Amino acid sequence: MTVTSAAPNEITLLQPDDWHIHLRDDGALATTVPHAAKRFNRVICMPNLVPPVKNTTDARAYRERILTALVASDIDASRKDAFDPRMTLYMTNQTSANDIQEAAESGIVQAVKLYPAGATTNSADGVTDIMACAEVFAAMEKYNLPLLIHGEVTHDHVDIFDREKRFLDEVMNRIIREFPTLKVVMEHITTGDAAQFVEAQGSNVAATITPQHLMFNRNHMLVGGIRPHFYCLPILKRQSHQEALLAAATSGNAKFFLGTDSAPHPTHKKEAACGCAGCYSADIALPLYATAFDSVGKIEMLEGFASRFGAAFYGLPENTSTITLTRTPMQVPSYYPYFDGSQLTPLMAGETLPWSLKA
Ligand SMILES: NC(=O)N[C@@H](CC(=O)O)C(=O)O
Ligand SMILES: [Zn+2]
Ligand SMILES: [Zn+2]
Repeated sequence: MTVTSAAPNEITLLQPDDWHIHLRDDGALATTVPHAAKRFNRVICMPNLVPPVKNTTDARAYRERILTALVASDIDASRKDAFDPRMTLYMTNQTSANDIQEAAESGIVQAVKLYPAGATTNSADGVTDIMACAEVFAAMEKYNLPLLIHGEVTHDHVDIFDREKRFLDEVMNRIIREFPTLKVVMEHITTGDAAQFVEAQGSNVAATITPQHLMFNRNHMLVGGIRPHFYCLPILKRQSHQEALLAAATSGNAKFFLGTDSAPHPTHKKEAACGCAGCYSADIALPLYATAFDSVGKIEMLEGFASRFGAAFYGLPENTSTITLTRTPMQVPSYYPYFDGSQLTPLMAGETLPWSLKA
């Protein structure tokens, strides 16, 4: 006997949070803040501004700029009230144990971000010798401040497609061994190796996964023409890795949760001879994730991933309001107006998604 249960056409979830987003600064905030605030309650704001958010004073000032943009936006008052941007510090070679204590006691800094110098957009001020940061990691362990990692090695001789795997072997293993109770999030994982690595660790080690790494692989980016709007770091990998990430995200394992890595770059800087890395997805991320989960018949696993596991990892309460996604097609805008008269092209611009948010 075969039991067939039709996949649902509608799903209601607790309001999601985004545990990895780039809102940028100044003029960009008028676009990025309302997009994020319409969709998510808590968001963890990445600190890779120019110059970076290096200490609690910088974080407080950045948070104020975000809140000013929120107040000035025309989104519903209920969304303005619910939006809760949480800050991160950008770890440099100069970050001190004192900086960590101050951040932990501030109530507005949720985590510390580690960018190996040269690994990604605005990472030039990142850490050059990770193992020289022992004192800072020890302070984070002591004050229970999580470490968020862009996990790629940066040596010139390591192939771009191997940089995440090499980071697991060369760096992650040591950090976790030497700081066994440090809370660590491997951000935007892109390989089956990273998913397996995270699964094998204790509950203090987790990972975020982006919509693009669940929906696409490097063929989508490179076969039949080069598509710069799929270019982000860590770069899309082969299909078997995409499948492993989909399996991890939809498994119900609370170590894997939502982090869009929505990373705006103006269209003209992506469609260029040397295009910037980053996919912009904040506004459409939930229909994207729904499409990915539904593609493997696992739409019912979306709530844990999008709305519960991240809060549990950070020790925060669950949201109480809900959203509803329906199997009603939506067209992704071909662009959003961005600051200084530029445009912002979202992931899947102009395409139709099978899922949308119910108003
Ligand atoms: N993911 C990206 O490709 N880009 C991000 C930086 C990052 O998260 O690595 C950005 O800030 O543009
Ligand atoms: Zn990154
Ligand atoms: Zn990012």
